[in-house]
Amino acid sequence: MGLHDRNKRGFKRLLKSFYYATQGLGHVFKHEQNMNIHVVVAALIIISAYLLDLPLTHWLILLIVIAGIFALEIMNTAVERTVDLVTKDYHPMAKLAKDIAAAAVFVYCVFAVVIGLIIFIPPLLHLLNL
Ligand SMILES: Nc1ncnc2c1ncn2[C@@H]1O[C@H](COP(=O)(O)OP(=O)(O)OP(=O)(O)O)[C@@H](O)[C@H]1O
Repeated sequence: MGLHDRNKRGFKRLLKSFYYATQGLGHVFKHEQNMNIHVVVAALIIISAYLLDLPLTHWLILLIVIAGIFALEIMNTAVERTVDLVTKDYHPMAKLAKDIAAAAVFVYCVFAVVIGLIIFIPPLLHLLNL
């Protein structure tokens, strides 16, 4: 959005925002390998949830967790690009900023795995008659 557009309101501005957001999303998919891994894992989770006929509440929890991971990975990429914009040199603060942003994704992923195990283990045991 051009600087002169900042004060404009309405549908056109909303559409432009969506357009720029899709550009950002495209960049993340193109340049971040982790994002592609998240997408593959999310697809496997959704297929498994369908095959195991999980209840609606579990579907909703899984979708929220998946959306959270995608959003965090996107924000992590935004932090990386911002740091790279500020400095190309090695700087302890640049390292901290990138490492902390990556830590946010890592912590969320750990909890996502725990949530996944809690949701998937009971129906899998049932399926195996255990
Ligand atoms: N300018 C910098 N100063 C100090 N350390 C940095 C700097 N840039 C990156 N690092 C360190 O290198 C790590 C990897 O940085 P990089 O920018 O390559 O991100 P990445 O996690 O590999 O993401 P991607 O390769 O997907 O962009 C960072 O987590 C950080 O520890």
